[in-house]
Amino acid sequence: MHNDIGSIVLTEEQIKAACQRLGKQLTADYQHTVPLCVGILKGSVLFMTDLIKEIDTHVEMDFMDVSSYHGGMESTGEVKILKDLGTSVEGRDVIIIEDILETGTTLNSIIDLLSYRKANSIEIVTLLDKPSKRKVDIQAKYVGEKIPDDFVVGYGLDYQEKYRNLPYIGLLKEEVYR
Ligand SMILES: O=P(O)(O)OC[C@H]1O[C@H](OP(=O)(O)OP(=O)(O)O)[C@H](O)[C@@H]1O
Ligand code: HPA
Repeated sequence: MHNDIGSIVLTEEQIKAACQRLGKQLTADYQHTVPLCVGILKGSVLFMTDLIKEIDTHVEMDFMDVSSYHGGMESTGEVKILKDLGTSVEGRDVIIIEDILETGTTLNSIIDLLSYRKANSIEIVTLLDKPSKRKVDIQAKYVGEKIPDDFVVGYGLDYQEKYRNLPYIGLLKEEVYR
């Protein structure tokens, strides 16, 4: 598996430092409320478990699974809910946790839905942000790292469902795509 990686984009140490920094910010910003952390499956699972351990105040957690990509590496712009929340968001302060923000299509649809369900506030935490790919005007308040427009894998992010269990984030060698 590691042999398929051509270069590393974020090391384990850099990911840990990003989780600590974001955890501190969230701890300070959510002192007076118990936010509902919503992890977007499946990519955010590794980031969410590390991030919430760095938040030093009460939080609750739930998950949603939506699909925006159908095969390949490009977004089709369609979003389908595969698994919904088990918790009501009405009146709640929601923190959406994502592994990567690209076109913004996925988060835009989720935010629309949670707003319709009367969440009190909705903020986004994303480990990675690819601003150059944005199609929808959406910004994350909490960003781990801005990266260029390259397809990355690892630490939750997959290529054809593989590489999610890499402890770091990297670029695949060209030959892996062939
Ligand atoms: O900003 P966007 O262009 O919408 O792209 C970002 C979304 O794409 C990926 O999810 P994916 O649908 O690949 O599911 P996965 O997390 O299960 O791999 C990623 O985890 C984000 O949810
Ligand atoms: O760069 C990426 N890698 C893996 N999955 C993704 N989903 C959106 N962008 C990416």
